[in-house]
Amino acid sequence: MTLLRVEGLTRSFGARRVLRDVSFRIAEGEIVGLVGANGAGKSTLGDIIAGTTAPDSGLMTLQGHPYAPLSAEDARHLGVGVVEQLIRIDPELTVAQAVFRGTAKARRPQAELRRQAQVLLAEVTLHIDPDTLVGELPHFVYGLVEIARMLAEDTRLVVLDEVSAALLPDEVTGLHAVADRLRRQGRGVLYISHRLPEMLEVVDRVLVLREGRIALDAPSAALDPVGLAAATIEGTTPVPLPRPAADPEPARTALVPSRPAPVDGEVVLQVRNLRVPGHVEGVDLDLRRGEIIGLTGHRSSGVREIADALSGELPAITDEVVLRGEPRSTGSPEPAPVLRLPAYSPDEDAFGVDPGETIARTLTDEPWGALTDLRTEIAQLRGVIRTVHSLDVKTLSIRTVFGALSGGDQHKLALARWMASAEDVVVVHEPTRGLDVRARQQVRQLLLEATAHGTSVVVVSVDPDELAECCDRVGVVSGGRVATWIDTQDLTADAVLDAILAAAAAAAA
Ligand SMILES: Nc1ncnc2c1ncn2[C@@H]1O[C@H](COP(=O)(O)OP(=O)(O)OP(=O)(O)O)[C@@H](O)[C@H]1O
Repeated sequence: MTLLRVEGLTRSFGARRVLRDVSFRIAEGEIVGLVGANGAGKSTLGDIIAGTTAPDSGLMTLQGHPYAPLSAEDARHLGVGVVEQLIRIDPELTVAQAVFRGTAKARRPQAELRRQAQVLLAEVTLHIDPDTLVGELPHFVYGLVEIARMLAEDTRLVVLDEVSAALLPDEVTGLHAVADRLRRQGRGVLYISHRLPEMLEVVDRVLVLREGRIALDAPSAALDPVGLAAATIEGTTPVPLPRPAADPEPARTALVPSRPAPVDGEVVLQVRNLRVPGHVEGVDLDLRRGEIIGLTGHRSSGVREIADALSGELPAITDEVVLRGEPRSTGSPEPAPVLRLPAYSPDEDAFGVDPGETIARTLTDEPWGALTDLRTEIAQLRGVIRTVHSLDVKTLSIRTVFGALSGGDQHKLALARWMASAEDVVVVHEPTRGLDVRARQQVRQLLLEATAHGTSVVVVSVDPDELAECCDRVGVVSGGRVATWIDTQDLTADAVLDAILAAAAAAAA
């Protein structure tokens, strides 16, 4: 039976027509994937369904009744909830309070909330104490807490907007188990994602949003990641590609071809026996000029702490640190910041950029608009327009405020700005998180151009596809050490995935 019916939805922002004539259905007990290029309007569509944005025209029905929510609260009351990747929850709340906030049970005593929260948290595979303060949780967990709230509210339709983007492979498996449970309970799920290979593993049907319309509506069994990625890009014909019957579990096909040749430059960063008390037990790193190495591993593997030690956020002890041929403080005997490599992370609020500032101002360092040199100003603005064009940012003007861009477009521009002013040895977290297939190529191009000019990069990521696409070799961290290095010739998304899972299994044994 149809749960949600959407007919002829339109939505514009100023002169930009984002949704033109969107029609589709979601059945009870169905998980529907929604994919499309950055700026295609996926979040806008999700927001309309979840009541945070109103459509300009069009109709929706929920379980056969007219559905036109006036707010997110109204939508939740009617049985529709949205979970976003960068969701904010008051850090002062306990997890139990967070699970029941905004529900009829919110005012019940903490002991009662605690008991009931525990059951719901177990359902979303979150094994944490419900008395923990939200502020003490890593940010990636917020989405799962929010899904527990959906379960508490008996939500009929759950919109998952890029929730898997920041998750490790087995966490994605946990998320999929939750989605599957929702399906078996007869609820509906709209699953928005750019991580196509994983998404295809769980959804029943896929919608491709392109040029404001549903360009493809096909069962997932008829699609493969490469064909689906092509269907999201404007100008290509959406053709469902049959999956070979003889290969029920096809290998993860690279959506972006891997880097052509390994580099063989001088070592610009050498670290010996890096230790972060309680987290990192002795890591050696050799980073060559123009090289991109990847680091990955579980939340408790120590990978985050290695990255934080490299950027000076965590004190560390080493036997030796040599940067650009110069010995550095080893942090011995007392832990101390041993390096201060610049680090970029898409986790920062608004990507570390003022969301109220225009694109033009965001991408120029000089304060322009003052009485300065006109030629310089023109050159700067030309540079901004070139960047916006080359990164294919969906905007009608460089005077658009940064915060009005789609999440992917914000991330691309923020990273480009950061790379342009960064030093020659840097740490980059999740460079392609939330980006479509073309944008991933553009970011990879940014990295390649930087490395061609001698920049060396440490990429820290949870995404096997990203690591295989961007890096020359990848270290998989487990128990505070690099358990495996995967070299260029063996570097595939499958190899990274297998190594992460093997390291996690070994750590748990
Ligand atoms: N409040 C707003 N004001 C102006 N423009 C907006 C606003 N919200 C969204 N847009 C525009 O609508 C378009 C679609 O944005 P949306 O966030 O829905 O895309 P998306 O498909 O979710 O992209 P991504 O994959 O990058 O998250 C973008 O071009 C964006 O600039």
